[in-house]
Amino acid sequence: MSQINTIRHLQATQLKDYIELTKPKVVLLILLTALVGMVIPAAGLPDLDLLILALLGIGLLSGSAAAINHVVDYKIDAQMARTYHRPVVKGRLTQIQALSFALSIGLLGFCILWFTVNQLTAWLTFASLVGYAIVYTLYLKRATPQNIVIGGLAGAMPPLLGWTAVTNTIDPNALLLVMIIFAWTPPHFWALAIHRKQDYAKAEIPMLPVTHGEEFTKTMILLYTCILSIVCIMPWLSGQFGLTYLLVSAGLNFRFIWLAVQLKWFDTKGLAFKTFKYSIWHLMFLFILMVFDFILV
Ligand code: HEM
Ligand SMILES: CC(C)=CCC/C(C)=C/CC/C(C)=C/COP(=O)(O)OP(=O)(O)O
Repeated sequence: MSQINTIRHLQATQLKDYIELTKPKVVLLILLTALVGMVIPAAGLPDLDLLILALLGIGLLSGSAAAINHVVDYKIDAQMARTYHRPVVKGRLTQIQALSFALSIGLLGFCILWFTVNQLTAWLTFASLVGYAIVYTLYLKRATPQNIVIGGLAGAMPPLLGWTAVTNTIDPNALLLVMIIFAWTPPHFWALAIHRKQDYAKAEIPMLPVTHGEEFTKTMILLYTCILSIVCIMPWLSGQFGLTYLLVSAGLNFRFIWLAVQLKWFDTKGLAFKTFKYSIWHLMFLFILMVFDFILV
């Protein structure tokens, strides 16, 4: 009996480790932005089968990209306090296990999109996987402090992926939503990078606070929060969303800018981490707001 319990316990921990490989909270937010990208062109809930299959495909390929990142980065992860306990670093999963898992769910996700959604969405999602798991993780992350600005494009794609899943075309309105996440990524990440500067310095990863110092990074955070605010106005100018969106998104952006101003000129202990946490709520509320505004208009 106790042996059965031990086996069950081992299986449960392995399952937990496989789930951890997929960076589930990040993927959930990615799926929310993809869902919004589906709801807008469908002018409501799209066909439920299509919705489930598209989200499943995009989720599996995103999880696969995250798992590849765990394998490629395990030596870097081992050196950082935030990541040293990850399953591949600790050997709870071997590199082969993690890579096989990544390839299996990636292939499954691609097939789901290819056969049940459309080929455009399958290719674009695959390109996002390559952008994050290969271009960013394998190359940019180690090469330049602009790593997350360029690499951020992959993580910004999901609203477009949702949109193409419904329409099978690349629409300029969808590209505006991509631009929002693209402008959001630098302040999202650099706030965390300031908080974890020692980690990145120790692992010799050229993140902006390490290469150019905290002050310059704070200036860049402020600059990008301002750019983000301007980009957020564009879907209102194009007529995609109404006044509710404009006013509430301005409030969300104002708070982001205010945190960036405080970080730059009135920094206090823990403020960088607070700004990072806020970035996540900001993006979540912003995309939920888009749906509310759409229902209201
Ligand atoms: C190149 C682009 C990006 C970089 C470099 C980046 C970096 C990071 C890092 C280092 C973390 C910390 C994870 C941890 O606490 O262990 C994080 C957390 C998070 N990121 Fe990003 N991120 C990017 C894009 C995105 C995108 C596109 C989304 C969603 C649309 C996103 C959503 C999140 C969420 C929800 C968390 C919190 C995860 C948790 O608490 O477990 N990120 N990000
Ligand atoms: C198909 C598709 C849309 C793919 C892209 C999806 C994806 C998983 C984006 C994640 C962005 C992210 C968490 C980057 C951090 O990587 P990091 O290596 O800098 O962070 P770490 O140190 O926490 O591993």
